[in-house]
Amino acid sequence: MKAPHSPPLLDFANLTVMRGDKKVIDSLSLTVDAGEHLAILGPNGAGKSSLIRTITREYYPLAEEDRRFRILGQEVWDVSGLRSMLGIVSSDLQSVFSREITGREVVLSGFFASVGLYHHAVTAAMEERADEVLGFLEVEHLGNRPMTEMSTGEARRFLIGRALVHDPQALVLDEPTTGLDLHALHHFRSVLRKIACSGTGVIMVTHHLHDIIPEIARVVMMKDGRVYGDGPKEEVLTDEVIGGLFDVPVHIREEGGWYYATGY
Ligand SMILES: Nc1ncnc2c1ncn2[C@@H]1O[C@H](COP(=O)(O)OP(=O)(O)OP(=O)(O)O)[C@@H](O)[C@H]1O
Repeated sequence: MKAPHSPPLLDFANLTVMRGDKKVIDSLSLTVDAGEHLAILGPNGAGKSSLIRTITREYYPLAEEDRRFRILGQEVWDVSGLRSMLGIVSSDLQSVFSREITGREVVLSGFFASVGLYHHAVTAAMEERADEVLGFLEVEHLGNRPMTEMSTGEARRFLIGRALVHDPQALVLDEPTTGLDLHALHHFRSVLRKIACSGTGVIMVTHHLHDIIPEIARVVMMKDGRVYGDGPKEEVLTDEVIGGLFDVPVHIREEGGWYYATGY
């Protein structure tokens, strides 16, 4: 949980990121408190993945004078320092890990930011933490199975485990439900809710309203590299706002804390 007076987890102002001659992030300002859960919602090409890549230092924001790019109050984090603050499950991670590595090795590789284990010195404390994470995610029984022999949903749980080994302040998930069937989706949601309730912040990038677990109270909407809207989900998940975000007539329905879009 957030300590009193602790700096925001993310504190960005006037962030602009160029790819070629396109502004993939355009003067974006966003503040996220430690322990806060939010969804970043937007259509294809809105700049959501570019924002995640900026946070992970794959993309660099322009050094404009009025720019603020702080993580936990500090302007510059080296990538290894960043890893213990934010556990990132990017959308391309699953393909990177489609090889003969066991689930447990995937989780342990989180300590080294590697793809599998080679000559890495795994300590007893790391083994212990990996077992704790596997238990928390309820995947101990799959720990020795190679990733190539797992379903998409099973493999994704190990990638989440890899991101959790450092006990980060927040878990950042980019399109985490892509390719999951109803059963896997059900399991994924319950794991994510458990993570959110454990005090780890959940920041989820998605296209889908039904990915927004009840614990997520805030929705930041992105369109054309900018923040299109930001607020409590009850206020922003409306026919009008979501229709404008995706440029489509839509009807939003709430049921038991979950939101659904129909009629598009
Ligand atoms: N290297 C690049 N050069 C030019 N344009 C780029 C480059 N990389 C990304 N873009 C463009 O930047 C925009 C934002 O892309 P990004 O992948 O961040 O969007 P997104 O919201 O994650 O989309 P999706 O939901 O489809 O994953 C897109 O219009 C994309 O075509």
